[in-house]
Amino acid sequence: MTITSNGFQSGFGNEFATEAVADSLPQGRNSPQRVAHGLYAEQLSGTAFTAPRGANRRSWLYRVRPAAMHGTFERYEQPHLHSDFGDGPVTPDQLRWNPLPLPQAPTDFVDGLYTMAGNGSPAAQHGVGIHLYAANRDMQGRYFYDADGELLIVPQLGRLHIATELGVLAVEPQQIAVIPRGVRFTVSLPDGEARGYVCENFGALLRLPDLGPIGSNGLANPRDFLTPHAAYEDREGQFELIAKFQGHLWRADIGHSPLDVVAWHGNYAPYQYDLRRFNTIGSISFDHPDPSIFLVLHSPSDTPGTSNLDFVIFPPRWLVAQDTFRPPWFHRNIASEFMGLVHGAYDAKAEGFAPGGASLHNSMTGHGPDAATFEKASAADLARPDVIAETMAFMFETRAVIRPTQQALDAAHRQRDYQACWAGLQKHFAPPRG
Ligand SMILES: O=C(O)Cc1cc(O)ccc1O
Ligand SMILES: [Fe+2]
Repeated sequence: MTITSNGFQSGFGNEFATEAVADSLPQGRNSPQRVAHGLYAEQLSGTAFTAPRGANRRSWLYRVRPAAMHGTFERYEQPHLHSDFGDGPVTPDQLRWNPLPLPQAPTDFVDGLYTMAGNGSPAAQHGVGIHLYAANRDMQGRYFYDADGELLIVPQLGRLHIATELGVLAVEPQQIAVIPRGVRFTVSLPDGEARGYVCENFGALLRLPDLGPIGSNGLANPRDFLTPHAAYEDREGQFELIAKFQGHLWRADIGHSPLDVVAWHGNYAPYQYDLRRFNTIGSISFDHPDPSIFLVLHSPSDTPGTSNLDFVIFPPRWLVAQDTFRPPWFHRNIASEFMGLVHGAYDAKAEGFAPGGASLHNSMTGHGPDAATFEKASAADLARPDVIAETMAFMFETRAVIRPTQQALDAAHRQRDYQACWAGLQKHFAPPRG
């Protein structure tokens, strides 16, 4: 049984107000002596109480039972999901992986999470955990929350139905979902199987970037972010509550569904966004721009202009730049780059980077177009525009080095010959004689 959607409210970080039963929301106060219909009032804070108003996020939930009601937590062993990124040596090699194989045994979203890499820590409240998921079963009688970070979910295969305390999200590949830290949810798979990427953000909450000289519109427009209306289930039974807390999973018995929020108001809530709505901006003169022009959401760090996490996409677009090598250039960056491919092909890699695959280029590691892409783009007819169609790649870019996990390094699906994609680059240097 799943809760069905009550539709969406539009806008990014708005003060929303929604009730699934009429007259449930208190008027003029948050915590009346007795809440309507016998509900409990509960505040959920996503930022410090005293965070500046522009960054302050919290919601008030009116629910059948408070979140405090559950059994004692005990450790839950899910060996592939963790936040242990080590502090030993980390290879500066370019790394790439084939898609995470779909499971053979019945596996739900929580059990299907597989940690690829990360940096920082939940304890330090900065950095990210980067995971893939591959699942073939609905979460059954089981609810999950992540106290360590907000979850940016990027489906690559199959739809996700995500019933949360604050309402229902429904996403398909080329859409994303963001579940705030602490919000309880359960995932079912309308297509029977699903695979995708998850960035677990331990740092400041994701927000829309400033647009600077771009102006007041463009990139991801606020009205395209959708937050659900309240939807609840009043359900009793023997259920399980799974928590990710300080890098480990815990489980507790719970005798009712925690998705029992009948009404809520506030600005701390899950949302979804269709990446095909992104207003892509690029060069109409010369040169390939820095990828920051493709920024969808970012989590700032303590240093202005330097992100804890940038979520960047490479959507369909026209390439018209003149006297220009049009694909991404060869480069080394101070930032570290974990990439995934949701759909189609990526313009810097002619082959080998498959939908569902991943690559990691860490700080100052040289990378860029593979040999086949370089040859093709160097000979392209620039009198014609090129169209990059049917594609959706993305990047989780962080200021700190992204440390691959041992399981990712040892994985059978890692491409141990990835560096060969640059081996065919010819020496063309021919200085003038004389
Ligand atoms: O490495 C990559 O493919 C990502 C990337 C794309 C781009 O257009 C410019 C810089 C960059 O790091
Ligand atoms: Fe790059």
